[in-house]
Amino acid sequence: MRTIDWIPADDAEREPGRGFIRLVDQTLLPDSLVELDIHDLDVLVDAIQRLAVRGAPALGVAGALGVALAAQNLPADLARQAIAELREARPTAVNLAYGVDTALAALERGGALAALEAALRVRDADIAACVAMAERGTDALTRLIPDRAALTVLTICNTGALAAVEHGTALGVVAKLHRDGRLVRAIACETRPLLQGARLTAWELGRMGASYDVIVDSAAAITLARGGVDAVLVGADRIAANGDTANKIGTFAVALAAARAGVPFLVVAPETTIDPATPNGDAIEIEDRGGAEVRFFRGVRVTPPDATALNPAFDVTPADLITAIVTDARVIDVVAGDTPASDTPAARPVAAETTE
Ligand SMILES: CSC[C@@H](O)[C@@H](O)C(=O)COP(=O)(O)O
Repeated sequence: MRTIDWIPADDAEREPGRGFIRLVDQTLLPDSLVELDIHDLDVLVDAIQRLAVRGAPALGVAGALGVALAAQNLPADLARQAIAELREARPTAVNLAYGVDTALAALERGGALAALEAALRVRDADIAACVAMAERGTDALTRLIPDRAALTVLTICNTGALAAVEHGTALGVVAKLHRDGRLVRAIACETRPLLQGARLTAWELGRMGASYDVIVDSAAAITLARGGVDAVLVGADRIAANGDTANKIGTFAVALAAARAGVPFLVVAPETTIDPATPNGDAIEIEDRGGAEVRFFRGVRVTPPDATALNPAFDVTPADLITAIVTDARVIDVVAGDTPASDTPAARPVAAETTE
C-alpha cells in the first residue's frame, strides 16, 4: 500500500490521463486504516491542511498530483487559482512548492497529460530517493559509530512510509537497521500536539516488528543524557543553504540535548527538501497552526476556557547542532563544516527533468 498515489479512472484508456488521488487518511491512525479518494482540488487542500496527508515528501507528491487533478478537472483560469492555493496550503515544507512547481511547469509546456507524467515522476523519484537514503543513512551510522554492531535510535514526529509514498526518510533508515538485524530499539518522541510519533511512528514500528518505546517529548533530554541512545535520526521540512533545518516542533530541543550528550544527530531528507534559495533558518517560514490544537486534546479541553496558546508547528535546528545531513544523493558532513551549498552539488532529482 502506498501512502499517496494516482489511480487511473476506469475510462482512462479512452481518455488517457484521467484519474484521481488516493491517500491514507492519517488523522484516523492508529485506530483505522482508511483511504480517501480525492477527485477535487479543494478536498485535497483540506486534506493537506488537516494533516490527513502530511510529511514533506508526501506533501511534494500531493502537490504534483494535485496539479494533474486540477488540469484535468478545471478550466485553465480556475485551475491556475486552485493550484496557487494548493501551493500555499502549508508554508514550511518546501517539497509542496517543489511538487507543484514541477508539475505546473510541465502543464504549461505540454498540457494536462504532461503534468500527470511529471507528477508520476515526482512520485517515483520519491520512492527511489527513500531507498537510497536508507542505504546511505545506515552506511553513515556505521561510519560514525563503528564500535556498535546494533543501535538504539531516537526519533521525533513521523518520517516513515506515511510521510512519503513508501519507505520513509529517517524512519526508513530505522526500518533498514531493523531488517539488517542492527536495531536494538527505537525511541519515538510522542510529538505534541498532534502525536505523529505516538500515533504514526509507533504504528509503523509495530507493523515492522521493531522493538520501540514512546516517550513524552520532554523525556528526550534525560533519555539522551542517561546514555541509552546511540544516534538521533530526524526528517526535515526545509533545509537552508547553510544547513539550518526546519522540522517538527521539538526537534531543536532534541538536537540541543543530543549535542550535550555527545550523541550523533542526523537529518535524513531527499535533495528536494534542500532549498538553495533560503540562505539560513531565519528565512524559513514557520507554520502557526493556532491555539486550539494545544488547548484541546481529541476534542477535550485541557486548559482553562480562557487560556490562550501558541502553536508553532516547526522549529529550526541550527546547522552547528547537526552531525550530518543524509540525502538520496550524498552525505553532507555538517560537523566537518560542509553545507548543502558548499558540498559537491548533487544532481537535481530525476523528476525535474522533462520528457521533451
Ligand atoms: C519525512 S517527513 C519530514 C518532516 O516532514 C517531518 O519530520 C515533519 O515534521 C512532518 O510534520 P507534519 O506537520 O506532520 O507534516
